[in-house]
Amino acid sequence: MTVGIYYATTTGKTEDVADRLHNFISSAESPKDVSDVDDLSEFEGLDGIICGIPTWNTGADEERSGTAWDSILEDIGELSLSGKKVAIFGLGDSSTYTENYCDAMEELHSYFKKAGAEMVGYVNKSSYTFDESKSVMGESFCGLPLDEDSESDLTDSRLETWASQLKGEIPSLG
Ligand SMILES: Cc1cc2nc3c(=O)[nH]c(=O)nc-3n(C[C@H](O)[C@H](O)[C@H](O)COP(=O)(O)O)c2cc1C
Repeated sequence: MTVGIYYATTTGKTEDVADRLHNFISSAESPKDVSDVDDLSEFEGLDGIICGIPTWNTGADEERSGTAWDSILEDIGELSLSGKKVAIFGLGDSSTYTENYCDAMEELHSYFKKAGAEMVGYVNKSSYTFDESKSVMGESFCGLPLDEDSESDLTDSRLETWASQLKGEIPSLG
């Protein structure tokens, strides 16, 4: 009954946030850089997967992250993840990149969904200030957006609230 936390990062913020999230859900495995995963079938051995992804390729339709996630998206889509719970958190900048806030979350979300995973960890968009995001579905983001550039004072409370939500949605975390 294991839940893994995986991240990719360019300047270290997503790694830092993954560690801080782990403090709130210590029953999950320690965060792992996804570029250190040799064989993606590792995901099939888990009950739940929590993924951290920043957005760098502003406005791109594909490979929005600009990190190691981009090169494994197609492979993730080929996995068999039915019965697995998957949650995504995204790092972005809602002020400077307000037209593309945390766009990369949605791309990762779509490939995990293609693999049959049950997507959890959605967050209502009403407490965020931004113009556009590909990661909005209806009234919610398809994961937890975080902004260490312009709203870092909100990150810890957002993480704590999300961790409680995930404990309800991913039974193996309880
Ligand atoms: C050149 C550049 C492009 C960026 N593009 C976006 C973007 O399109 N959307 C967004 O929300 N954030 C964007 N960001 C902000 C980063 O996603 C943010 O700084 C994030 O915390 C970086 O995470 P990392 O340190 O884990 O790589 C951009 C930052 C830079 C410097």
